[in-house]
Amino acid sequence: MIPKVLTIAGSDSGGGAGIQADIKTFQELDVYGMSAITALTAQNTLGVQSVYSIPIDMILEQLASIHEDLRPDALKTGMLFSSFIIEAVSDKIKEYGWGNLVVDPVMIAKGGAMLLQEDAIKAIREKLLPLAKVTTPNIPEAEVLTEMTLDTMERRRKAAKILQSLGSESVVIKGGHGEGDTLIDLLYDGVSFIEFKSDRIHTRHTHGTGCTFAAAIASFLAKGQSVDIAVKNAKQFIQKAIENELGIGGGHGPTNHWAHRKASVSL
Ligand SMILES: Nc1ncnc2c1ncn2[C@@H]1O[C@H](COP(=O)(O)OP(=O)(O)OP(=O)(O)O)[C@@H](O)[C@H]1O
Ligand SMILES: Cc1ncc(CO)c(N)n1
Repeated sequence: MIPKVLTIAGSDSGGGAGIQADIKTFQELDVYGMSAITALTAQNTLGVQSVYSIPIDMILEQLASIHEDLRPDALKTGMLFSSFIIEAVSDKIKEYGWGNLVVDPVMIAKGGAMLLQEDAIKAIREKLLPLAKVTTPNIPEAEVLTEMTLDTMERRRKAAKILQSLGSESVVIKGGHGEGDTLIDLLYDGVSFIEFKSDRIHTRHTHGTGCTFAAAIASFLAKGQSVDIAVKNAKQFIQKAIENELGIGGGHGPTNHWAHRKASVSL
């Protein structure tokens, strides 16, 4: 049977990030995509124009509808907006016994708009991370979660250990916001570190890279891959998607979700 994957995230009207990026990724990776929408954003490649949080009862009804009929083989969380939503969603993930959870702790959009209220950091640490199979912060998010400055690989390794000790089985600190021409995504599984390196692509079209990367990891986990292989394949998928940018919009444009079809490697 086809693996089923759920995204619990915000909608991006511009189609490059959030629910839209996740569903496109699921489709491209041959898994069945489902969604529970937590917030609506009026957004394009230039920025986020407004945010509207979905009433909590409606978020819970979406999760209940999925639970009653369609058990996910993996799921990911993206924009959860408030501590109230994080707590309610975490309780349901636990109650429903959903495994293979990828937590993308979305905080700020590329243009600087807040996608998470400041008092919600504690809820991510205490309620969501303990349920995660993989947590995928970018460098600024890992800095907020650990209250550390992460300007060296040594510090990032320390931060990954701290996040793992909060309960996430594995942690990937993504290197998109780092320096230099080689970009390193750092995976820690509680035992050892793996560095996934790639050439940094010099482009402004990186809107939704984090969402796409986490959605790809969830898709590969749903297919039964181990975390290290799922991260390796997700990294390859996002690299192709950035390399083959679409040139859409006047700001931070979206990535190309179907670029992997041109790749010689099969995922
Ligand atoms: N310029 C780039 N060239 C190559 N890979 C990149 C580039 N920028 C990001 N990536 C890759 O994309 C993935 C997401 O990384 P990033 O650190 O940008 O996440 P993010 O900030 O959460 O993204 P977003 O907020 O746009 O969704 C990682 O696997 C990272 O290595
Ligand atoms: C809805 C949404 N989720 C996540 C991000 C982060 O890329 C975004 N810009 N918008």
